[in-house]
Amino acid sequence: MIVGIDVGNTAIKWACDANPNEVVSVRLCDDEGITQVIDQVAALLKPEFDAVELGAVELGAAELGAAELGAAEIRIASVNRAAAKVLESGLRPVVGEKVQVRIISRHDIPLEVAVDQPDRVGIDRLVGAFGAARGNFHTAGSHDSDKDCDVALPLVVVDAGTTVTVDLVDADGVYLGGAIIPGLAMQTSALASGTDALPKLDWGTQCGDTANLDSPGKNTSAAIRLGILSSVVGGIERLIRLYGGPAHLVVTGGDAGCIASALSVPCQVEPHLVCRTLTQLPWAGSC
Ligand SMILES: Nc1ncnc2c1ncn2[C@@H]1O[C@H](COP(=O)(O)OP(=O)(O)O)[C@@H](O)[C@H]1O
Ligand SMILES: CC(C)(COP(=O)(O)O)[C@@H](O)C(=O)NCCC(=O)O
Ligand SMILES: [K+]
Repeated sequence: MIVGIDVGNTAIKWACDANPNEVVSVRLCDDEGITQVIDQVAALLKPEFDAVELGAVELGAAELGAAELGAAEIRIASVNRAAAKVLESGLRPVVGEKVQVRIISRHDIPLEVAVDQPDRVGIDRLVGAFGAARGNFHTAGSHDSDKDCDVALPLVVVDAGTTVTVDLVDADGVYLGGAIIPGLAMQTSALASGTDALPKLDWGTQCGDTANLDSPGKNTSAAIRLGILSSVVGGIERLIRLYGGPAHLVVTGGDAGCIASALSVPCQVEPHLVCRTLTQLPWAGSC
């Protein structure tokens, strides 16, 4: 069994190869979130594993094939060093020596990276680009669901979370780099902390209805929502043009639904692509 863990700056997301579409997302408010993930993953890998309730997700030994538990591997892709350190040191003693715990680096991803400093690129960006380009996650309910989701190249991968990264994979499947935009929550926090009168928005509720981006905000919250969504979505659409109008757009990250509903271009929404790709990496060796 392979467990993929994506450690971001807002949340830890994890999935296992037996159920790559079932993702658990735990906010990184403090070490409590990390402890929660350690307990969940340890429960999954315990030899006497029967079934474990993970929030809304229940994984049963029958589904996971308890026999596979022996040769288990935990793959951690992190852009948050402090959280990854606590997670790794907490996992190792509880999962036993039979389970491999690996910190994934770009050398584990069979993806050509054509940027100035390949070792400096966030591993989430590289894993997401690799997963999107492989296109082996055709999740039903993509934003443009009637569009065949065979992945054409070049493609743009948008990962909307703490930040919103907008990256390009060229026609030959080479990662060319991209852009980094402050995420929805980060922009809201900046407005609230930098002013006396502006409230923080709860993006969980703000994106319920389709994003109305074509009329001026009639109140402060509407003006903030319009401004921030326009800055992110407008930036993404400008970057897509700048990148030469690629053949395909994949949107992932915790805010993918919100961003995808506001985009005026068709896209494939792939929730939590990074942790799911980690479970599917052809192999986790150095290349
Ligand atoms: N359970 C959750 N935990 C954290 N963020 C969530 C959750 N559910 C939805 N979100 C939304 O997803 C965003 C975080 O996205 P995510 O891709 O996890 O970020 P990162 O990879 O930067 O940590 C949050 O800003 C929030 O709007
Ligand atoms: C850009 C990021 C902060 C995105 O992280 P996230 O929003 O997923 O928490 C992360 O990919 C990162 O730390 N990158 C290192 C710098 C770079 O990618 O160039
Ligand atoms: K991310």
